[in-house]
Amino acid sequence: MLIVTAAALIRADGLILLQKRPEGRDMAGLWEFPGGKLEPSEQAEAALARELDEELGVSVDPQNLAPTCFASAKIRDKDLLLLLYCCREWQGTPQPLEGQELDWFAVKDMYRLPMPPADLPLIDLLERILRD
Ligand SMILES: Nc1nc2c([nH]c(=O)n2[C@H]2C[C@H](O)[C@@H](COP(=O)(O)OP(=O)(O)OP(=O)(O)O)O2)c(=O)[nH]1
Repeated sequence: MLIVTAAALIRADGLILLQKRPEGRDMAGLWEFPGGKLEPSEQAEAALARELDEELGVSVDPQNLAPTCFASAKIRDKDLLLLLYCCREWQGTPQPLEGQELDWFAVKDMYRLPMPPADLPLIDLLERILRD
């Protein structure tokens, strides 16, 4: 089982940061939430804070990562569990440190974006959670 943590970084105006997977990688060109795989025995929030630092150069206090929703999918015969956290407080301005494209989106605009199949149910869940 592959466990992946990902973050919806939500700006003061409500827009959410996504990154485009670079060429040469699996699912290149698809927009995803920043994050990545858990290392063996790594704690989930610590892993996500590490990924956000590596990918975007932002520093996040794991206490500011709010567990929000999850999705389960099969990718290339592997079971994936994708854990999505919301985060409204971080230090630093997100930078594309891995050559990825970055942009901010309203949740309702994510329905039209090419995203990995595992993310599709998350958009609907996120929209409902942020509305309530
Ligand atoms: N970060 C992130 N990964 C996602 C999302 N949706 C989704 O299916 N994934 C998948 C893509 C990858 O198979 C896996 C995340 O792995 P990763 O980012 O640590 O690694 P990667 O495949 O980019 O690269 P590598 O380390 O395997 O070389 O989860 C998402 O919204 N965010």
